[in-house]
Formats: sequence, structure tokens, C-alpha cells
Amino acid sequence: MKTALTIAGSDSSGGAGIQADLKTMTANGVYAMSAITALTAQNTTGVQGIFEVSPEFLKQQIDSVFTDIRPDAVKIGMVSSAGLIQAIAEKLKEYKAENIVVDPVMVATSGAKLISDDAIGTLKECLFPLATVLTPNIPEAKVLSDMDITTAEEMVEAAKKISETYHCAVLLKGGHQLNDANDLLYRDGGYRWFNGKRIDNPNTHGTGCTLSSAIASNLAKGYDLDTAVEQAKAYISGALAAMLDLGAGSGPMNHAFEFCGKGFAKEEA
Ligand SMILES: Nc1ncnc2c1ncn2[C@@H]1O[C@H](COP(=O)(O)OP(=O)(O)OP(=O)(O)O)[C@@H](O)[C@H]1O
Ligand SMILES: Cc1ncc(CO)c(N)n1
Repeated sequence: MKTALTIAGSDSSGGAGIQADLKTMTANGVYAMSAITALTAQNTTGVQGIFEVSPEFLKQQIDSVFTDIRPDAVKIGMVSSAGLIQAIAEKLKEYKAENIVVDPVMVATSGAKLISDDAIGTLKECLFPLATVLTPNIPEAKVLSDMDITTAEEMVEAAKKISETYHCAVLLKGGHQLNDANDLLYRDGGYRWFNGKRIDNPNTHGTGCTLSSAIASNLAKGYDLDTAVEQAKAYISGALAAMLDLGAGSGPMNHAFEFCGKGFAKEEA
């Protein structure tokens, strides 16, 4: 069985962060492991608290994973401070990690800030150069490209700028902000649109985490980047289309939509 590691923050409400990643990787057929950067006290309405681990303890978790079950792909999500980012970069280089998906998480769907301003510089300097693919949403891409992005043409320009600056592929997510869930993959000087049909579902908590983990799972299984993105889009569309409706705010998706009603996932006794 192929294996994947998520290095990210825990979401107590289970829809984003580590919990979304582990569910996504499992549903996508790879063995899922985690190294936790921070605990969040969080639900669908917001983030009530953040408790970071120390860089030393994060390194210890990464050592424990790599020295025993080597991951075929690594996904990186919420990393809120410079020391943690440096710790991850050091360990990924030491273990020559491959298939690295970096989701530059800055703000939660609920609006809460998940990274300190000084850490954004460290993210660019230490982690982006290690990435196979970066997966910013539009607000994150605005910060990273220092450009305004209001049209599809500007999405191409911004993705090109980020890709050329950090020498990695960039998947710029159209998501809820701009168009019909159309994402743009810029790599090796060229680009391709991945058009998604917008699903009329207000419950989008954790969509970014889920997409990046699905891409990492597909890379772990040996698919090329284009196919990995294509299949990840199909997975997230299925999870959104299952129309789970939990919590008072923007709720989580059903990561196990393919299993529902089957085998051990039968709902009622
Ligand atoms: N309503 C929708 N219907 C179909 N696809 C969607 C919808 N909303 C988001 N997506 C898709 O979900 C994926 C994640 O994109 P999105 O822009 O939501 O990420 P994000 O803003 O980083 O997520 P998060 O809110 O978790 O931070 C993309 O592939 C996007 O196209
Ligand atoms: C822990 C965590 N990571 C990422 C996000 C972004 O959706 C979130 N809301 N919470």
C-alpha cells in the first residue's frame, strides 16, 4: 500500500486540517500518517484557540514517521510560525522527501487568521522551493504574487509569476471566489484549466485541505501531476455533492461519500 504524510494543524470539528487530510487519504486508498503542527479549538463558526507544538516536537514526529514508514508523498497545511516552517524544511531535506504538496494556508473559511505575518516570508524562502506543487486560493495567490486577481487572465499571470519565482508547479484554485470552481495548473512554462461544475453547497469548510490531500494521495500512487489534480477535483466534487449539512456555520463535507450505506458504513442498525 502506498503511504502519505500530512504535516498540518488539527481541527477539533473534524472538517479541515489533519482530520480532513487523514479522511481524504484513506478514502483515496493510501495509508495516512500525520505530524501535527498545532491544535486548534475550532468549529464551523470560527477558530476559538490555537496551541502550537514546539519545532523540536514537530521534528520528533517527522523523524518517527520517516525512520519507520517512509511516506510516498507529503502534504503540508497550516504552519503558523517561522520556527515550525524551518523545522519542516530541514527534515524534508534530510530525508529527501518526494511528492511534496504545499497548501499555503493563511485564513480559514470562517475568516480566522492561521499564520503570523513574519512566517509568510519563511514559507516563501524555505518551503516553496521544496514543493512539487503549491495550491494557493485566490486571496493567498494575491499575497504571494503581489497582484490583484479579478479575471481568469489575471489568474494565469499570477500563477506564472509564483511558479517562476519559486520554481514549482502552482495550482491556483478558483474555488468560491472567482468563477465556476475552475482551477488553473501552471507548470513548466505552460498551463491547463481544470474546470469544475460549481456545486450549490454553502458547506465548504476544509475544501482546500481536502483537495491538497487528494492530490498528495494520487502522487503517492504514482499518477502524474495532471492526472493527480484531475482525480482530486473529481473526489472533492463528490464530497461536496453529498450535501452533508452539519454545524451552524460553513459545515464540513462528507469525505466518505463513496462508502456510505455500504459494508461497515451502513447508517442504521
Ligand atoms: N461550490 C463548489 N463547487 C465545486 N467545487 C468547489 C466549490 N467550492 C470550492 N470548490 C473546489 O474546491 C477546491 C478547493 O478550492 P477553494 O478555493 O475552496 O480552496 P480554499 O479557499 O483554500 O479552501 P479553504 O476554505 O478550505 O481554505 C477547488 O478545486 C475548488 O475549485
Ligand atoms: C487546522 C486547519 N487547517 C487549515 C484550515 C483551512 O481550511 C483550517 N480551517 N484549519
